[in-house]
Amino acid sequence: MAHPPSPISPPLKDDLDIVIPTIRNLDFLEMWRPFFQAYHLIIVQDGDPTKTIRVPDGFDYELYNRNDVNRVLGPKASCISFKDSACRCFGFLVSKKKYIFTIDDDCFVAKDPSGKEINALEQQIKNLLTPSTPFFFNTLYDPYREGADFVRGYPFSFREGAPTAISHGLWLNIPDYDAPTQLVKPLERNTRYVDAVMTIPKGTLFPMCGMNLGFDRELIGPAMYFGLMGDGQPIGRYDDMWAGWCAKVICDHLSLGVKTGLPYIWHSKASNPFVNLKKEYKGIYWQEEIIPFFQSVVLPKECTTVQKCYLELSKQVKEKLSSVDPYFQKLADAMVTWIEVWDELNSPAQAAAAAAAPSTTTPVKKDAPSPKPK
Ligand SMILES: O=c1ccn([C@@H]2O[C@H](COP(=O)(O)OP(=O)(O)O[C@H]3O[C@@H](CO)[C@H](O)[C@H]3O)[C@@H](O)[C@H]2O)c(=O)[nH]1
Ligand SMILES: [Mn+2]
Repeated sequence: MAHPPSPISPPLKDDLDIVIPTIRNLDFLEMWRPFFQAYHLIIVQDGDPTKTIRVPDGFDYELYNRNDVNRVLGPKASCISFKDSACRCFGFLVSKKKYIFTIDDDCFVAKDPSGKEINALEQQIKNLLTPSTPFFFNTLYDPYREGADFVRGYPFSFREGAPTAISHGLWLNIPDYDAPTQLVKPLERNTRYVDAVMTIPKGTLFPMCGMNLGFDRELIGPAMYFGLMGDGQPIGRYDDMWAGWCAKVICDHLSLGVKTGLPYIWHSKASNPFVNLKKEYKGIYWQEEIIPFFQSVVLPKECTTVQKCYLELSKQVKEKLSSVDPYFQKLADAMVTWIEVWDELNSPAQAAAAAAAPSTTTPVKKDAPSPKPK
């Protein structure tokens, strides 16, 4: 008798964590259940740690609040932002998986023009598992997609492409606009579905949004630090931007690729533009000096790992951006602290311990690994 086909295991089921920063109950997961339930979630609860975050039944997750961050990192917890979505990078830190997908809790399942629900995670994984083309632009977009290829004149020596480190998804409905743009266009909604995935060319920066983002932790994880934002900081809502600029410069140096385009999510909540303006106004004029800085960064050839690149970057931030504002001295120091905790929590010994740890199937709030004492 023919055996029924075995159920196909979801791609990267055991190699990918979904990281969600939140200050809300996570009812949004109900809509994502068909796509997310097979994966492990890392929930980073921001704000008041005494508040209970409701997670729908049936999801396998670990949840960390501010008390957990302080317990795991001790004094070095100072590098993890409080009261800003930047806290999500703590989830990147404690994950033990090769891939990360991070999504905001006001992002829902979007529909493509045919009305079909978009499995954003599936597309993010496809983007990450296929090469990028940072060295020569393919005018028919992603040449590795079904029904596309490299166009005439594309050098064959470049067609192997580069490993993809980051996959930047987009948003229907509420676009990720800055506060001034939100203020002058309060009713603007993004209804344009563009069926394309593109590699951002080498040498070009881009505004990375953390709402719908995938990346390869092993290729670029140490660079995905979302900076010092929110409580006690002079700036907010530049967490993902900072990480994107640092990561892109390092990807260019290490010949790694960054893609943008599909998948779309449905961004449902327009945050308050006046509150946003207060958070981001310094970033709006600082970035006129920050961008030329990143465009001029040269990383020495001795920087052969992400950590070495990142530490070199932090030195240059301190040297060249402190004149913009003393905040950048603090940020440069926090970048060093981030690499310290990254290496403490992601050393080979930690990896061996994590591999030996019993797996569980019911949602528990697991104690995060405590770093080895120095
Ligand atoms: O203090 C906070 C505020 C929010 N969060 C969680 O972070 C994400 C994003 O929050 P929200 O959707 O309210 O903010 P937006 O203005 O729409 O988007 C910003 O978030 C970043 C992109 O991801 C970027 O800075 C802006 O685009 C939600 O999951 C909140 O629950 C938080 O953890 N702490
Ligand atoms: Mn939002």
